[in-house]
Order: sequence, then structure tokens, then C-alpha cells
Amino acid sequence: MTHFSLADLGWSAHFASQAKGKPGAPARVCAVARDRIEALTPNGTVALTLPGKRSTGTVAVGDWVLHDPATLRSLEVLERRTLLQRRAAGAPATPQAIAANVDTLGIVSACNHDFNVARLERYLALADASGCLPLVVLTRADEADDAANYRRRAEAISPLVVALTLDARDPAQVARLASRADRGQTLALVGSSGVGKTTLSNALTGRQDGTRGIREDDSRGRHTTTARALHRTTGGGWLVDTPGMRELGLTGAADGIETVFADLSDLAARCRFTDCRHETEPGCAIRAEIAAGRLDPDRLARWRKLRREDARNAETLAEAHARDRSFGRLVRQGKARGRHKRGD
Ligand SMILES: Nc1nc2c(ncn2[C@@H]2O[C@H](COP(=O)(O)OP(=O)(O)OP(=O)(O)O)[C@@H](O)[C@H]2O)c(=O)[nH]1
Ligand SMILES: [Zn+2]
Repeated sequence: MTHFSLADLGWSAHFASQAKGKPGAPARVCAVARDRIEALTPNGTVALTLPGKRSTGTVAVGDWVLHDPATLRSLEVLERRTLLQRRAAGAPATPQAIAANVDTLGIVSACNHDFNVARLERYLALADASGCLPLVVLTRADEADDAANYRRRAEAISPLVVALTLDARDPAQVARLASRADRGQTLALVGSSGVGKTTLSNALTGRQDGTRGIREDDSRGRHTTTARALHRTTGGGWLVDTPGMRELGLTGAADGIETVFADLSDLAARCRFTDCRHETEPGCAIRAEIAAGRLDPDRLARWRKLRREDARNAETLAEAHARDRSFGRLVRQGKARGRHKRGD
């Protein structure tokens, strides 16, 4: 079995300062099953149980936990630097942690009809709200007449956007992502079906077998296996691959929306009325930009749509928080951004 140092696993000062003086050894969660978790440590992989009746739902792949190596109990989940979550089905919807401590969110789209500015904006807002650094990866560059044009359109969305175009099937080209997945770095990929996420994952991990995981009996006594969701990249980093990653929605991303649409919120601040709806009001700075041909009206429409959607989600989240205070605490922890916080 390969052994990793804590730094190889992504340990940093952010976690070391939390663990200082506390009992328990660090371990990084690589699989979450119904009643136990699997985690990587410098001494190998351990299967851990949670204390008391705590559900594994409070732990996400990528989390750092402190555990007792003698009893194999997880004692504490360390505060996350970043947290990707999705809105689970059901009413009221509760946010569900998908992956913790992801450094880079790779937003994958193809240089074809899949390319969609609204979707990119949505994922960029999500990356920002979760604290991850976004990287737009445009696949199928080999099939596009003008791949550079797709890159320019992606980068025009916001000064935050770094985009690269490639053929995901060519490991030499995928190596351009290597710096986001080198030693101790954690990367996750999102994007529509068929855009090349699996192809990219295979190139990044050298097509390792990712089927091992936790075996347990479900409530009916059947054997089930929960696959490991943290895969080693050839560059010494980690790639998160969980089913939930494919269905990430937008929850509590208000901060992220303001970042991605900073041009519009800056303009809105110059409207004559503070509650301007940018429709027919006189002195509207946004309408003036559109009239002058400097702002795409579609961008205003997309901004509105995302804000409406986020407001709706936030309402149901508020209800969920009231119901479950402990989950609320987790969400706040997730919002505590670490070293990727902009302006640091
Ligand atoms: N020509 C070309 N084909 C690609 C590229 N990336 C992916 N493909 C092909 O597109 C198909 C779909 O790629 P996948 O990697 O399975 O896509 P995915 O995003 O994982 O799809 P889901 O598993 O449905 O989410 C495969 O046949 C790939 O070989 C690329 O950059 N260029
Ligand atoms: Zn206005």
C-alpha cells in the first residue's frame, strides 16, 4: 500500500492550527457510507465510526477528521476551507455536503453546442460561493473550427475566469491542468453529461481502478459497497469524483453571484433609485449601458434569473436551518473561506 504524508494528503496550516493541542490523529475522508467513513492517513486507510448517533451525513468526502487510532472513532470534523454542497431533493430542501476542501473546481464544457454562458456563470458563482478557485476546461478543441473563440467568450464573463481548451483524450494536453492537481491539491470536475469529465479524470489519474471502497450491510442485510471518491492524480494531487458532483445546483451562492456579476452590481449602485429594477425607471445606469451597446441585455436577464433562483433556495435553506441547528453550523463552517478568499 502506498503511504502518504499529511502534506501529500492536503494538510495545511489551516488544519494544523485547529488540531493543535487536541487529541486524535488527522485523517482525510475518502468515502462516506451510511454508518461509517473511510479515511486516508500516513499509516494507511482506516474505516472510522462516528461518535454517538451522529449521522455520516455531517461528513463529506475531502473532510479532515481527528480520530482515535485505538478505537477507530472519528472525534471531530475540522473546519473546512471550502465546501461544495447541493440542494437535496425534498421539501424543505436541505443542503447536502458533496465535497469539502476542494481547491479547484474544474468547470468542464465542450467547444460545441454544449457551450453555454449562463451555465458557466452559474458554476462560476457556485465555485466562488464554495470558496474553490474556478478553472474553465473547454474540451473537444480538436473538433472546433475556432476553439480560441470559445475561450475568449468564457474569459469575457468575468476577470476571474481562466479558461483552457484541449482534447481531453490527449494526456499531453491534459497535463496543462497538472498544476491544479499536483502535490496535496484537490480538484473536482463538474459539467454536463458527455463533455469529457470521465476522459479527463482518466488522464489525470492514469486510469487507476477506483472501485475499492467501504463494504457494509444495509438495513436489509444486503452487502453494499460505497466507492472511494478521492482518487490520486499522477501529479500527486487528488480528484474528487462522487455521483452528487454531477448534480450540483446553486445554493446559498449569493456572494458568488455578486462576484461573477460585479459589473452589473457596480452599475446598479449608480442607478438613480436604490431600489431600481432596471426596467423603465429614469436614471437607470444598467439600461443606459444596454442602450449604449456596452452591455448585453441577455447578461442582465441571466443575472436576474440566478438571483431569483438563489433567493428561492435561500428561503428553503432558512427553514431547514431553523429545523436543524447543527447542520446550520456546518454550513457556516463551509462558508468560512480559507486561503482562496479573494482579496487575501
Ligand atoms: N474528440 C474529442 N472527444 C472527446 C473529448 N473529450 C471527451 N471526448 C469523448 O466524448 C465522449 C464522452 O466523454 P466522457 O468523458 O464519457 O464524458 P463525461 O463528461 O464523463 O460524461 P458523463 O459520464 O455522462 O457525465 C467519449 O467518447 C470521449 O472519448 C475531446 O476533447 N475531444
Ligand atoms: Zn437601474
